[in-house]
Amino acid sequence: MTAKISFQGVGKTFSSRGRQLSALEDITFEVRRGEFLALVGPSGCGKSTLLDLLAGLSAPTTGEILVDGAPVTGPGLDRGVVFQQYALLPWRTAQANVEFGLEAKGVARRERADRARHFLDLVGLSGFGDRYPHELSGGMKQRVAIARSLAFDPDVLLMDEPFAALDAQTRDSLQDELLRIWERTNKTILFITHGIDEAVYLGQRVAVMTSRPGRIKKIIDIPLGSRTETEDLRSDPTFARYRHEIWTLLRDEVVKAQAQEHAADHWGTAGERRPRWHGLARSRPPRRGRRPGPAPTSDHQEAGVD
Ligand SMILES: Nc1ncnc2c1ncn2[C@@H]1O[C@H](COP(=O)(O)OP(=O)(O)OP(=O)(O)O)[C@@H](O)[C@H]1O
Repeated sequence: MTAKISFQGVGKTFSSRGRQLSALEDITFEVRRGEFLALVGPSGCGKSTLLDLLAGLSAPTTGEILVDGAPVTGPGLDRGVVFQQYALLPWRTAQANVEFGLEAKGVARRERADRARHFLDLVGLSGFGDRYPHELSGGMKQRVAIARSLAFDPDVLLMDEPFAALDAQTRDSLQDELLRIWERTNKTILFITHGIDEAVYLGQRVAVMTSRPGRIKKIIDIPLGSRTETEDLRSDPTFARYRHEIWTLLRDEVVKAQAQEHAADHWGTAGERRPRWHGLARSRPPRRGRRPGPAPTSDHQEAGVD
């Protein structure tokens, strides 16, 4: 497989409250054409920043990002983004939400409708096209958001914790759905997650980031074969071995991220945003699907990451 995406010495520095904050440093790695790459790292290490740069929503301070050998200079239809929050238009039905981007692209009405139906079908929502967002569950809304991104037919799908707000069962079924879509469409997918289990289950490779400034610590091959054809893969000892390897790589980084948080607390430099659940835990519960807990047990899929 050849490189679809190439990060070459990418760095990003923010100015915040008169201080310079280095969010990413010397990010150099490739995503292969048609690959599903999962990216994990401690909270605040720059995962979303990296995805924003690739989406063309902001520009790197140093280095460059290439897609198909051409530098990214802004957003493009070749890259579809799915965020944790579905961002559907509440006054439009599911079908009209999927059609929305196609309208802007100038696709004729009939083709728009056909394409929207096709992609709603692909994400398991046939028959729900006339529902408004408030009539849909969280999982269904996220399916609509995925259908909307797919309808553009981007080569690359960038996903920033798209299932983090969903309950465990819905998340599992959407993971399988996404894998089936990926197998069928051969898109290149970069998937950010806090869940080690999710990363191992979805990724052909898993990239592990360091604490801030984020760098790529290691990229691990996960040669587990087709997930959708293997029953109960998560119980497989090989699966557990990869999960443990990643957890071990992350453990030190999470400790460093916590130390950064405490330093920020102590010196009052909270302008550097805090690691999420640690910071929020004091004022409100962590977001659903995230929980602390560093023990490497069978249900520690989110341990060590955020
Ligand atoms: N626009 C901005 N201005 C200043 N600092 C920023 C900005 N965006 C991000 N940062 C800082 O850059 C660092 C990386 O943030 P980013 O959101 O990319 O991390 P993350 O790994 O995605 O975090 P999380 O896992 O909590 O979502 C953080 O310290 C954050 O506070």
